[in-house]
This record gives sequence, structure tokens and C-alpha cells, in this order.
Amino acid sequence: SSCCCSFEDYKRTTEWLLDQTNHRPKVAVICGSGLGLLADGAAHKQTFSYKDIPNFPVSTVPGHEGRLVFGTIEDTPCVFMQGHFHLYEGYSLCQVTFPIRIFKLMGVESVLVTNASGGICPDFKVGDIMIIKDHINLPGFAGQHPLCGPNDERFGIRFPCMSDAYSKDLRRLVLDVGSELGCSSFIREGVYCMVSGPNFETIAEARMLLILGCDSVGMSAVPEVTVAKHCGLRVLGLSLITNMVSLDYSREEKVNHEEVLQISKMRAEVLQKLVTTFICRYQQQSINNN
Ligand SMILES: O=P(O)(O)O[C@H]1O[C@H](CO)[C@@H](O)[C@H]1O
Ligand code: HPA
Repeated sequence: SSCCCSFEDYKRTTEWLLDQTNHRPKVAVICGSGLGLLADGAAHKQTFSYKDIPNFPVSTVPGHEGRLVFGTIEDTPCVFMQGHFHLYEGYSLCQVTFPIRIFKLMGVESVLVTNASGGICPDFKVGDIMIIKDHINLPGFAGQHPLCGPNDERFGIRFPCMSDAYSKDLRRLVLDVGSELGCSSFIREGVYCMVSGPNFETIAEARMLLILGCDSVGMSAVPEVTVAKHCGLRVLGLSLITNMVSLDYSREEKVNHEEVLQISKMRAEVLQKLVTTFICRYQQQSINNN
């Protein structure tokens, strides 16, 4: 699975966007399933449909609008992906992660990845927000890895370190913001595991993931985070627990995507407050540090 996009492709898309907008985003927010609302807190919005952006994949999954929204949160220029791409849609991991490198070339410094996932950790509850502390790249173990193929040094090194993929500072900051907003009772930290999907896990698979140390499971985030870390972007990951994964053969509830979307939409407002306040504090901190 080598890269199907050349540096010229990334450059062409970047230049097209820089021509079309005066926004120069510093923070990129990737909105997971049903979380497009996260962009609603932004002002001075300018929106592009993915289908109109050269080389951009399009969203094929319900709950992913397929729009790139530029805007500002207080004084911070941001870009929001309302919908992202998955391996199970038939995209290569190079296409899945294409926007990340565009953001890098546009001057973005930090990426905030959000998604919906199933809770594996028995202490979790539906509606919890899990700060991703680490991940397990299960498709990566099987060679489905976005950095396979010739390495382009213009983006990053051949063998990137992944033990610090999720910025400690950003995790601390979002924890502080969470407690300031009174959200501490449903904010968790944990390990996210990516599976390729599209089926939800069998009970035996879920039990295996629990034994492996996974706290939640989903079908996204990891390729985007890996490519972001490779090209030197700071990463924060927030995963909304939309369902509890069955670990028990006697459990009657069956998970489905409609339920995932319903919970995402129900919790999007809380997550939006967390994300917008986080971005405000992030900006204040970078001003103080400079
Ligand atoms: O990871 P996001 O896109 O938020 O969505 C999660 O929800 C969908 C399944 O309901 C899958 O796409 C899974 O990855
Ligand atoms: O239970 C799940 N499994 C995998 N992906 C998911 N995305 C939301 N919920 C789940």
C-alpha cells in the first residue's frame, strides 16, 4: 500500500485553498461521526464542499457532511473537517490522511481529532468523553499503514517516534478546561484501538481488545494521528463513547450506526463547548509562551 498522492498533488490542493480563502488556520478540527456541529462555534465562516476541492476525497458515510469549514474561534483561525474518511469506504490510507498534509502545508500547528467509539473499559459509560492518551494501530500491524511506501522527507522522517503522539501539554490543557466547565465526571483518559471495520466487533474480538489494554474501539483517527505526528503537528484526540461494546454473550443490545449518530448528536453541544474553550485557552497559552 504505497502512497498514491505526489507532493505536487498536496501542493496543488494547498495552493487552490490558499487562493480561495484568506483564512490561515492554526488549528484543525476533525469532526467524527455526527459531530459536524463542532464547527458551529466558529465565526466568519467560509465553507467548501469536499467535491469542489481538487484531489479531495468525498464523504460517503451518514453523519459526515463532507465540508471543509474555515472560521475563527475568538482570535484563533481554525479549519474544521465536517466528516472524514475511512479505510472501509474503499479509500487508501493515503487518501484517508490527505487533508492532514494539506493542513500542514497551509501552516496548521495542531490537530484536534474527534470521533465516536465503542467503550471497552467496563468503567466507561455512554456519553463519556475519552481523551486519547495512546492508540493501538491494529490495521498497521497487518501492513495497512499510511506511512508505508517511499518516505517523503519533506513531510517527515522514515521512522517516526509514536510514543508521544498525543501531546501531553494539550491533554493537560483539555483536562483543565474540562474541570473549569464542570465536565470532569464524564471525562476519561484511555487507549483507543483502530479496527478497519465496517462491521462492529464480535464478542470474542471485544474480549481480545480488553485483554490487549484497549479502552475504546473505532474505525478512524489512528491513520490521521500517525500522519500528523510524522509531519510534526501537535495532536489532541477526543473520543466520544457512543455505545458500550458487548463483552458478554448474554447481552441483548445490538449496536448500530444510527445509535452512534444519535448519541453523537446528543453530546455534540457539550463537546463543542469543550473544543471551543480549549481553542481559546490554547491561543492564550501560545501568546503567553511567545
Ligand atoms: O470514527 P468516526 O468516523 O467518528 O465514526 C465511528 O462511527 C462509525 C460506526 O458507527 C465508524 O465510522 C466509526 O469509526
Ligand atoms: O462499537 C464500536 N466499534 C467500532 N467502531 C465504533 N464506532 C462507534 N462505536 C463503535
